Amino acid sequence: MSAAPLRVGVVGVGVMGADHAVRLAHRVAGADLVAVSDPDTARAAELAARFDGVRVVGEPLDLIADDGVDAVLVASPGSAHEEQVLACVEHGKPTLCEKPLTMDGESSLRVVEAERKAGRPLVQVGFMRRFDPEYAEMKRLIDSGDLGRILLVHNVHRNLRAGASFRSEMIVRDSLVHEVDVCRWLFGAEIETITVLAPRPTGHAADGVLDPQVAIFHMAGGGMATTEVFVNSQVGYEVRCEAVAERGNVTIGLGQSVFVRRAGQYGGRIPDDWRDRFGRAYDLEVQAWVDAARRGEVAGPTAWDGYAATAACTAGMESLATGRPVPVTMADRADVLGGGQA
Ligand SMILES: NC(=O)c1ccc[n+]([C@@H]2O[C@H](COP(=O)([O-])OP(=O)(O)OC[C@H]3O[C@@H](n4cnc5c(N)ncnc54)[C@H](O)[C@@H]3O)[C@@H](O)[C@H]2O)c1
Ligand SMILES: O[C@H]1[C@H](O)[C@@H](O)[C@H](O)[C@@H](O)[C@H]1O
Repeated sequence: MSAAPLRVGVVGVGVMGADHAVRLAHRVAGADLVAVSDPDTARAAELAARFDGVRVVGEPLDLIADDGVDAVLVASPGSAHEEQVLACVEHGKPTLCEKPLTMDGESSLRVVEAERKAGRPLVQVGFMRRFDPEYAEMKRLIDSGDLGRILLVHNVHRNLRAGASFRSEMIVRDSLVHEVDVCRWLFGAEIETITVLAPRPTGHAADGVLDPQVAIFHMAGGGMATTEVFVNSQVGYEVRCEAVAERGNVTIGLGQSVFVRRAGQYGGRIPDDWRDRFGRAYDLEVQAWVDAARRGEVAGPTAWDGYAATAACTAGMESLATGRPVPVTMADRADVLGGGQA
């Protein structure tokens, strides 16, 4: 591992970029936050002023090319990821790209191919749930084989509310993409067919938005998964997952850590958003990225995982439009990666 701290630049400093900047500056070992970039330069300047020695670089591509930046955390909107991650790969910079890797399967494949040409793994995708202690324990139990083969997974993914710009297809591409990754990871298999259905929409969604949605994944090898995504639930941030195996089942996300009785009522707290529920997962994710980058490696979800997830979501968006099951079309892994890389 390199003795010097990893000099990290953050591209896009909205909700997630600002949260990661604080994490890098105060909670992650072996990294120095050195630069931030956002087209909203006032927002970038305001964030930089909260730390010592953090520069504001006007253009995201200039930050990526900057010799004083060793590694880049991309937290811009998904539509900017392809260009920015390709630039990171071109400059040989380790990259942690927030999900989704890009907007569709084809563009994600271009990232996988660019990384392959660069000759070494550089891209980690921000599927933080793999680092969440509860999900990690579920995965360990499933992989131990003690419960027999995993057969089914049931997911619930609810947000308090979504902005008016959050359209029906974004529920697939930006929200369901987490369950796509979780299910590929838990089953150790690709999704062969995806179906996305919508019951009557809630009156709390913007006009024309199909919310909630129900997705069904048919996994290679015969496993199956169901997911409810409801981004205007009006309740809070709820993420639950139940994995059903031959001799038992595992449930996470019951939120039973603190249970209070008062004023004739009992119960716990439901967080407002992901930063609270997955705070520990993001810390572990970014620490794993920094540690791996200093060793010249990539930890956790790879560019291929990002590609597989966007390919499944591309098929999911088609299914949402037609109501029919859609096969997930992917390039052959051995052809693209040459059989070596994970
Ligand atoms: N892992 C998670 O749980 C999680 C949670 C929320 C968001 N995300 C992802 O993080 C990313 C950012 O989401 P957010 O909620 O922080 O969004 P946001 O809208 O709060 O912030 C986006 C920021 O990017 C800036 N921006 C716009 N175009 C840009 C460009 N071309 N280059 C650089 N910056 C640009 C905007 O000015 C804004 O400051 C998205 O990919 C989103 O899907 C992940
Ligand atoms: O971008 C966010 C983020 O990925 C959250 O983890 C998810 O719960 C939301 O649905 C999505 O909009």
